[in-house]
Parts: sequence; structure tokens; C-alpha cells
Amino acid sequence: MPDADKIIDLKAYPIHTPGPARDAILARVRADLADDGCAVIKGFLTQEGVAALTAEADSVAAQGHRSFSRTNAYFTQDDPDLPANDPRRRFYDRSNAFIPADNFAPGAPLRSVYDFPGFDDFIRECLQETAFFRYADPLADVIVNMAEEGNGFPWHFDTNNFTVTLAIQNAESGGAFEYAPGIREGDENFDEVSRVLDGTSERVKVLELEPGDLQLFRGRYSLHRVAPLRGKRRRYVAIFSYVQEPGMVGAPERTMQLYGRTLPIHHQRAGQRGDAYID
Ligand SMILES: O=C(O)CCC(=O)C(=O)O
Ligand SMILES: [Fe+2]
Repeated sequence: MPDADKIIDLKAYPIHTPGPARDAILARVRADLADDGCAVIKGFLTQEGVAALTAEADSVAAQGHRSFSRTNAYFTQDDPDLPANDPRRRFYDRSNAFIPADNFAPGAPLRSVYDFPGFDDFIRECLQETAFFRYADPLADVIVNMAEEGNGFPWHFDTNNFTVTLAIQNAESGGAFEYAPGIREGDENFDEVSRVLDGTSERVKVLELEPGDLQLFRGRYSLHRVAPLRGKRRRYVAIFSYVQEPGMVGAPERTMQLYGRTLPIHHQRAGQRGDAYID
């Protein structure tokens, strides 16, 4: 079906055409990333694009793999030697479902964004990353994160240097993206992290993303979460993954946990190099 130019708003965002319009977008995104590690390209998708990606996500939602965990913001184990109120000892339920990448066919709406000529280069230039490759993992290169009321994506720091997400559908309410920019730049800043967890920090910014918005986020130093979701409608967010070395795929154990299955490539490449996680 759809041509990428019907899905991406290329009139507003001519990411494929070198020139002053593209340069201006890059300059603004880079400035926002430098300022607080987060940049949003509002209305990156057309209305038609939003409808097409929503329909595609609906059509494969049953393939989503649900996972549940109890996690702190650092994805570490509990350490009983630390004081009880240490942020490393504060655990929250995390639950969501990832729709694995092989449910999104080449030529179908989601991959026509990811595969659009110039999309990768545009993202790389926004981020100014030198080592920048598509994730080679057929279950994880582009996925949809699906969540509904009762699910939660609690406060955490990412292990990846950056995340590229595309809002597809919001829950009926809730689901704002909340983040404390640069809260652990320099040092762990556990006191301020505790205040964020307590809901008393003044450093938290709230971002209401709308369907079709593209977000670039550096989450390694900025504590962030998705606020609790309300209502029947599911929240869908696509996640595009890029890594620092070519040919990388997820470790078998982690792949099993996130996607509920593995492919031969995960076992063939296991141990050859480090793996990359999307969170
Ligand atoms: O679903 C989102 O908006 C972002 C989730 C997130 O923080 C992550 O995937 O690390
Ligand atoms: Fe994250």
C-alpha cells in the first residue's frame, strides 16, 4: 500500500531534500537535544499516516508479547545493605507488550517510515552520532510498544544512548512522557532522584505527545517514565533502534524476555559481541 510521502509529512519536514528547510529542522532538533536531551518533531506523520500505522498496529496487536517485571530505575537487583529509602531500593511494577519487528512487513506503513530513503541519515544527523547502524535484529529493529490501563512504564534511566520513538495512538487519558533532564549528569544525584520518585521534584518536565509526533530522547542521564494510562484505548508507540556497531542483535535470554521467542540468528551471534537493549 502506502507511499511514504503520504505517511510522512514531507512538505513540513523535507528530510530527504538537502537545503535550508532540512538544515533548519536539524538545527532546531540539535538545539533541543543539547538543551535538555529531548527533541520532538510535531506532526511528523500525516493524518493519513497516523491512521495507517494505527490500523497496522491493531492488525498485529494479538502478536504482542506481554512482560512483567519489578524494577528499580537502574534495572539492578535489590541491595539490602543500602538504606530502605535509597532510590536503588525502590521497585515498581513494569508491564507492557512489545509487538516484535517481524510483524511489520516491508512496504507496510511502519516500515515505509523506517525504510524511507533518508530517514536513517536524518536521524543520525539529528543525533550527531558517528557510530550509527540499524539494529540487525529481525525481532527488534522496529517494534511497537503497546500498553493499556493498568500497565506501567515506571521511572528509569535508559541503557541506550538515545531512543527514537513515534507516537501512534494515545490512551484515553494519562500516558504523558515525564522526564527530569540531565538529573544524573556528573553524578548519580540520589537525593534529587528520590524527590522525583516521591513526586516532589521541580525538575520534572511533562510532555504530551500526540499521534504522529517523532521523539528523539537521550535517556541515559534523564530519569523518565510514562505516566499511568487511563481508559480502554491502547497506547501504541513505535521504537526505531540504532546501535553503535553493524550486525548487532539481542542476547537470546533478553530477546526471550522481551519478545517471547528467539530466532537462529540470536544463537548464532550470541557471545560474538555485546548486545543492545532498547531500554
Ligand atoms: O513508550 C515510551 O514513550 C518510552 C518508553 C521508554 O522510556 C523506553 O522505551 O525506554
Ligand atoms: Fe526509557
